[in-house]
Amino acid sequence: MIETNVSRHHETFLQVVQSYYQLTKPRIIPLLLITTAGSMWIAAKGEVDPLLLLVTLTGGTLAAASAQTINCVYDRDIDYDMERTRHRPIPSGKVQPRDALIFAIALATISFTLLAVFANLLAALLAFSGIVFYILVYTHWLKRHTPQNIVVGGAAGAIPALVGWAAVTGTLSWSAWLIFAIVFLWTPPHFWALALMIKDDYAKVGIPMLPVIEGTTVTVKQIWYYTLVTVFATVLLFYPLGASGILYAAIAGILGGLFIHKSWRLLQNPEDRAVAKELFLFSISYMMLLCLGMVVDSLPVTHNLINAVSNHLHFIA
Ligand code: HEM
Ligand SMILES: CC(C)=CCC/C(C)=C/CC/C(C)=C/COP(=O)(O)OP(=O)(O)O
Repeated sequence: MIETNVSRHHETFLQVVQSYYQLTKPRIIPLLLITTAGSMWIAAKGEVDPLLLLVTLTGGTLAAASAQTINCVYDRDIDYDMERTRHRPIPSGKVQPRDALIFAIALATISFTLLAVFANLLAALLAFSGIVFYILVYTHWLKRHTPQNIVVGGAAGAIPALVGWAAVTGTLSWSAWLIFAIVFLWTPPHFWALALMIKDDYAKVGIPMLPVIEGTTVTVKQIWYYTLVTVFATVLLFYPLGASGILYAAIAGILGGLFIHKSWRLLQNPEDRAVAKELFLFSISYMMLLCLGMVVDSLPVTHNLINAVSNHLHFIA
């Protein structure tokens, strides 16, 4: 009897933990961390202090989790009405909005303290401003009012790249802002490809996402332009900034070619949801591999290898 009670209690506790975990929209966070890592490795010229890496990624995770949790509180009305989001912890009644808010404030406080004490104040302030921007500017001000919502809102998702750079150098540079710009410009193709697939859901709850307001043709054109500008921006990190080397340039070139190809296919087949889905899924791999490319390119071992190969080629020539 006692055993049954204990196991039931245990199960409930696990369910509570799981609900709070889900409030943080955890599936998005790893990619935010990969952009932070890409930025850190370039800033540190390939030699990142492991402790600083741990602190920055933990602080970034907690900040993003806090932002997403407050977003879940704010958007609980529309989340209840949309198929995709109905099962989130607040609309399904598993977590009370007040408790979620307390949880989010705790996450933000720990994030700020961790970054301020073990990284630096700039990194802490940037992460905090990411939360404020995502909630006030995106969730409150833009999301329900303009089809340009995610263009401006994308700046919040690009802030982790600045956090990474600031954590390493204590300041921001052109390269930091360029990585910020790459994530910022990538966000519209990433999100609008998905929005094309689920526009009926957004229309139902009156969220003015671009495909709902302007239609499919305008959206695929916009996706196309943003894709071209994103790929162009990725090249600038190699030339003229010189923050990344030839390996990164090759990776950015190949990934960029694929991104442009998939975006072109959508431009030719605006109504084909399977093509939109393919672009959405690819956008995630694209950003992941691009940032991993930044990391690998920056490593001293890569430089040594490339130098050895180029010396060898000179020798043969
Ligand atoms: C305003 C900007 C953005 C909007 C509106 C947006 C929106 C979305 C939405 C609605 C989903 C589907 C999630 C679901 O099915 O529950 C999604 C998926 C995803 N987003 Fe974004 N996103 C944005 C920016 C970003 C950024 C900056 C990143 C990371 C760098 C990111 C990474 C991801 C990932 C990794 C997924 C896939 C999650 C999964 O596997 O289910 N997103 N995004
Ligand atoms: C440094 C720091 C704290 C940065 C925060 C960045 C952050 C939380 C970016 C997330 C962007 C994102 C996935 C938005 C989802 O939009 P949505 O809320 O409209 O999606 P939904 O329709 O699934 O609710």
